[in-house]
This record gives sequence, structure tokens and C-alpha cells, in this order.
Amino acid sequence: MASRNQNRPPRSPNSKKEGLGSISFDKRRKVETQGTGRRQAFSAVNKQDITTTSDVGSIEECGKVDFTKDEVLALLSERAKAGKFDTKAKIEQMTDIIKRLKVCVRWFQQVDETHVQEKENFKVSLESAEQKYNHKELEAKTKEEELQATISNLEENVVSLHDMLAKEESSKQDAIECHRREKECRVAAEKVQDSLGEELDKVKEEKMTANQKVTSLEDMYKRLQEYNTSLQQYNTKLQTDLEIVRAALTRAEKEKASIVENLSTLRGHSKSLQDQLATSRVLQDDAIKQKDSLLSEVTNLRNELQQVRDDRDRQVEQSRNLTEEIGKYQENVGKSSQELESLIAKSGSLEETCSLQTERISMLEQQLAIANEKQKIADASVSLTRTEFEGQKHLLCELQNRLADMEHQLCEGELLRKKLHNTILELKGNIRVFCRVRPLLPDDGGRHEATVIAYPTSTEAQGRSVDLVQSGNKHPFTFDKVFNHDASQEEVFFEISQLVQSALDGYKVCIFAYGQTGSGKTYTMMGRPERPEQKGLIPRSLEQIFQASQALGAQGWKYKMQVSMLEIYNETIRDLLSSNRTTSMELVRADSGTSGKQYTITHDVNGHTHVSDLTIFDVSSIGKISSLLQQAAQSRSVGKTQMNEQSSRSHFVFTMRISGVNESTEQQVQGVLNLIDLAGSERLSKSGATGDRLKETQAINKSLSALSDVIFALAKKEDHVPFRNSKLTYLLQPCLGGDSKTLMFVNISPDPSSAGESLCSLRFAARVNACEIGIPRRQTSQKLLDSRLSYG
Ligand SMILES: Nc1ncnc2c1ncn2[C@@H]1O[C@H](COP(=O)(O)OP(=O)(O)OP(=O)(O)O)[C@@H](O)[C@H]1O
Repeated sequence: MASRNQNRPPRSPNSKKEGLGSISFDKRRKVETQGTGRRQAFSAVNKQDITTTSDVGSIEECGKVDFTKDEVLALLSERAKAGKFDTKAKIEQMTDIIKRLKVCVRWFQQVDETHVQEKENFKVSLESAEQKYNHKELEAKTKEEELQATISNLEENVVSLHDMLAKEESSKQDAIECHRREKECRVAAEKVQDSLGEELDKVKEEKMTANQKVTSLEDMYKRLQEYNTSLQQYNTKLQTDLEIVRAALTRAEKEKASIVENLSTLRGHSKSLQDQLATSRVLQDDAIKQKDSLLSEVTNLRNELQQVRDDRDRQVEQSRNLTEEIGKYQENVGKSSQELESLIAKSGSLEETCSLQTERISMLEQQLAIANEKQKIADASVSLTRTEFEGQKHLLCELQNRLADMEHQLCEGELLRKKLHNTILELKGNIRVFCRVRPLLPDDGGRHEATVIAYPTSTEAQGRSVDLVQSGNKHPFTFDKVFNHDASQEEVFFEISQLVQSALDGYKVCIFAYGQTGSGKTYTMMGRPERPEQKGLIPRSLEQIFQASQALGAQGWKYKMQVSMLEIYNETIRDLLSSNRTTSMELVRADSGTSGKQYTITHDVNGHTHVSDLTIFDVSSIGKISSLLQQAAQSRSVGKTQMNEQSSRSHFVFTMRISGVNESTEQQVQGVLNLIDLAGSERLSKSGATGDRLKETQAINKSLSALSDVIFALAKKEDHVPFRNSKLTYLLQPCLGGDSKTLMFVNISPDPSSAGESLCSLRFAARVNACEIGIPRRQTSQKLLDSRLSYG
């Protein structure tokens, strides 16, 4: 076996691949030299005659060799084959073996070194791998945390989705239930359809004629659509006009304010000028008096001076005579010396008197000069005062003219304001319908169900439209204004405050609140007067009336207000301000139509309503009205208790008659403000009412239907308006139509369980508004008929 190995050249790792058996290819050491090189080197080891150790170096130089385990083992077990005594051959063989063993050892050392080197390399790469691993581990940890967070989010999402799913499931169940009911209905309907099939043939004949009618109606419908388009254009134009008129009104109001301001300053100025004039007049009188006294003094002084002059002349004459006499006497020496002396003394005294008189004259002359000077000054001041007086007189005249002008302008401004205000309201519409949605209350049923009210947000519909969703169907409605559940009492009042002003301007105004029981009618009309921010339309309107009437008082207006409050229950009137409380017996009689008091309604030629025996109070302060409102509320609640009423089943009518007189302009106005909380509407099908309750419900529905008929007829300007069909409409007859203003609030609840009632209310209001949208026009009348049938 040893000889076999010896004779066989060492195999390259490649050539030995199959023959290696259990030794894997990976375990064999590879050297970077090519296979051919190695083969050459190895064959050199096998074939070369190596005799000396120095030959090892030449072997190394031949290139690196590669050994397998078997080859090494074979080499180690190799023995010299020469004969026992052939020492030379043996030595040669041994030398050869040793040589190859050396090569093998050398190779082994190299392999070992490579191993060590590789080990080092592995260590380094292991360390770097470990570092990488740590780094990666950190990254993985942060990633894991992030993923944990995401997972928890997703879990929450899953929970909420589960909830939603549960809700969806429940709604699906509802839908299925609904579907089942619908199926039943459909089956019933199919039965009806079969029976109707027979009728259909008959109807087909009628259809032929109806078709002709339909064609003509379609023509009419087209014309109406065109008319509607033109009306919409007209409406847009009116809106623009309204804006212009509004701007003009604002300007007029500003002008009016500045005029009023000017007027008040002018009045102040005029007053001060008048005061100045009065003091000037007094001064002038004083100056005239002074001048008169000075004149008389001057005259006296002149007279005196003249007298003194005359005296002096006489004295001078006398002295001259005396001097002549003296001369004569002196000539006549013989005259007595005593006489002479006396005469001399007399002459001396006379001369003295004369000089005294001369002094006095000169003094008087000085006084005269001063007096003349004073007179001149007085004259100048008189003429100055006179010109000033004339100036003031002129100014006063001017101011009075301006005052008159201003007052005239003010009156005209006020008239213009009234006209513009009325034009604005007419442009907005003398009949308007507002919708108010109350918030959800804790007592509402179906609180957690889907919402039934939506507010479209398109520019056109915002603030004017409301969608009601019932049984998955969306019903859109448009009104003059829609107040959502957030709307405050102040916002609602702001919209109607102009109507209150109209009542002061002498127009007749009716504001109604209509809606199902609990929809917020009383909250809208009365609110909670004890909480200022929750006061309703009635207290706010009355406050505005008193404030505005006081402001107009400055322009000469004097107002008289009269208030009455009544309710209509089962088509019977009850006076809520009567001092004699109605007894339960009277109420019963009233309800059966045999009341002791018969409140008869009449209308006079001036278009005023009179209700016989109705208590009317003159009111001049908000305090008085508040106490009357309390009295009325108490009377209502007493009435309700006595009649065992569960809720508001009567129409409450608050009426204020306003009479205004302006003495300075001789103007008069007669306005009426009606604020009405209608009885809660109820569907007969829902009420399940019998007996008296059925009678009540029928009476309410009848009067509400009559009211809608009246307003509808007025809106369409029909010749016949059915006022007399109910007490309520007959009572309000003079205040409806013409240039009167009518505003109806339709109050609805967002409670899903009363969506049906809300839909009825909205349809009723849409009929009043006559602008229902969303239902094709041809269906409208049928829908309206349906809604009316459900009331009647
Ligand atoms: N806009 C609102 N904001 C807050 N609460 C409201 C609003 N509207 C109505 N409510 C509340 O809803 C409840 C019912 O309202 P209200 O009594 O005014 O209804 P109603 O239509 O007059 O009912 P009824 O026909 O029975 O007299 C009341 O408690 C009221 O305070």
C-alpha cells in the first residue's frame, strides 16, 4: 500500500475531489497560487532528485504546495522500499521521503501561520461584527419600541373600529328590521297593486285625458320655472338695491346724527346768543338812560352857564354903570366920601363876585367839556351797542332760520329713515320665515343616535338652509334665515329688532313661534327673563320699544302704549290680564263654548281690532309690563292646571298698541306689535288622542292650518283670504297682509326620536314660506297635501 502511494504523484485538491470521501472540500487549505502552479511544484517534489537540504529552498521557490490529510498520512507512513542491504537506495529513498516531509512540514507551518493570521482576521471581523450586532440590536430595540407604539395605536384603532363596527352592526340590524318592515309593506303593496291593476285599466282611459292635462300643466310648469328664474333675478336685483338702500340708510342715519348734534350745538349757541342779546339790551338801556341823564345834565349846565353869563353881563353892565356913576360922583367932588367908600366897597365886592362868577363859569365850561366828552363816548358806545345789537339780531334770525331748517331736515331725515327702513323690510319680504333649531337636551330620547339636522355650507345656502334626515332620506329646506342650536337669544333678537322699530314707525307687526311641543317656542318668545342673556323676544322687544320711544321723544314724539294678553284655547278666548280670576267652572264653560263672558272680535274702519271686555293696560315702563307678563303667565298656568293640560295647548297672543304723536310736525302713527306663541303642533296619528284631547288636537291643527292658509293666500296675493276660518286669524286680520310685517319662527328639535314631527313642522313652515326646495315642484302640492292631511 505504501508503494502504491509512493508511485502515485500527489493529487491536486481539484483532481482528488471525488476520492477524498469524508474530507470536505472546505476543510482543505487553499493557497492563492493556481492549480497548475501547485501541480508543477508538487510534481517537482515527486520527480526531482533531491539530495541535499539546500534543495528545500529550491522547492520553496518552485511555489507553494498543497497537502490533503490523506497525503500527509501517506507521507508519514511511507517507508524505504529498497532491499535490506541496499543501503544506498534506502538512503536515497529516505532522503527523498525526508525531503518531501520537509516540504510538507514547511507547508504545514505556512498553513499554520495562515491559520493564525486567519484566526486574527476572524477575531477582528468577529469584534466588528459584534459591534455591528450591538448597533443593530440597539436599532432593532428602538424600532421595536416604535413598532410597539404603532401597535398600541393600532390596537386603539382596532378597539374604536370594533365600537364602530358594533354601532354599524346595530344600525345594520335596524336597517334589516326596516328592510323587513319594508318587505312586509311591499307584500301588502303588491296585494294592493293587484287590486289596483284592475282599476288601472279604468284609470288608463282617464290617463289619456290626464295626459293632455299634464302636457298643458308641464307648459305651465315651464312658464312657472321661467317666472321663477326671473323672480330669482329680480330677487338678486332687489338684494343689490337693498344693499344700496342700506348704505343710503346708514348715510342718512349718520347725517341725521350729525344734524342732531349740530342742532343741539346750534341750540346751545342760540341760547347763549339770546342771553348775550338780553345783557346787551340791558346794557343798551343803561347806556341810553345814562345818555339821557347826561343830556339833561348838559342842558341844565348850559342853562346854568347861560344864567351865569347873563348874570355876569348884568354885573359887568352894573359895574360899568357904577363906574360911570363913580366918574360922575368923582366929577362931583362934592359928594360925600362915605358914599364913595361904600360905593368902592360895593364895587370891590361886585368885582369879587364877578371874578368868582368868572371862575365858576370857567369851571362849568370845563364840566361842560367833560360832559360833552362823556356824551361823545356814550354816543359812540350806543352806536357800537346798536350795531352789535343789530348783528346779534341778524345772527339770531339766521340761527332761528337754521334751527327751523335743521328741524325740517330732521323731520325729513326721520321720514326718509322710516321710508328706507320700510323699503329694506319690504325688500326682505313682508312675510318671512325663520327656522330655529334648539340644542339637544339631557331629556331627549335617541341622544346617541345619528344626527338628524345638517346645515349646508355652500355660499348660497349658508345660514339659510337646513337638511333634515329621516329614515335615511334627506329633506332640504330653505328659509329666510336658519338659526342653529348655538344661536343666542341676542342673535335671534338682532334679526327681528327691525320689525320692532317698524311697529314704532306705525306699522302692524306679527311675530309667531310655531313648532311641536318642546321645540323651543316659549324659549324663543319669552326665554328666561330672570337671566339677562336668556331673555326672549318679548322682553327684548319691549325694552327696545321703550328705549327707542325715549330717543324719539327728543324729536318731539310722544307715545302711548297699551298692552293686552289673551290665549285661544279650543277656539275660545281667555283674558289673561283679567282681575277676576276665571274659575274652573267658567273655564269648563268657556271650553264648551258657553262661557259667561263672550269675547267678541270686531274690526273698526281704521283697521284696529277690538275684543269686547278684554282688559287693556296703559303702560309706560318696562317694570309695569314685566309684572303684567308675570300675571299672564300665572293665569295661563292656573288655566292649565284646572284643565289638566299636560303642555301648552293654547295660542298665547301678546298685543301692544303704540300711538305716537309729534306736535311740532303734526304727525301721527298707530303701530301694533303682536307676539304670538302658538300651541304645540301634534300629529293626530302620533297623539293617540281620544275624547277631549282629540278635540283639542283637532282645534289646534285646524287653527294652524287656517293660519298657514291665510299667510299663503296673502303671499300669493289672492283675492279671497280665509281669515274667518279660525279665531286666531280673525283676531289678527288687520295685522296680516298689506304693508304689515309677518314673521314666523319654525322651532324644531334635533332629537332623532321626533324627526317626523320636525319634518311636519318644516313642511308647514315651507308652505308658509312658499319656497320649499328639494321636492320637485310638481310633487310639492301633493306633499303639502299629505302634510296637511296628517294634521287634519
Ligand atoms: N335655544 C335653546 N337653548 C337652550 N334651551 C332651549 C332652547 N330652546 C328650548 N330650550 C329648552 O327646551 C325646553 C322646551 O322648550 P319650550 O318650553 O320653549 O318649548 P315649547 O315649544 O314652548 O313647548 P310647548 O309647546 O310644550 O310649550 C325648555 O326646557 C327650554 O328651556
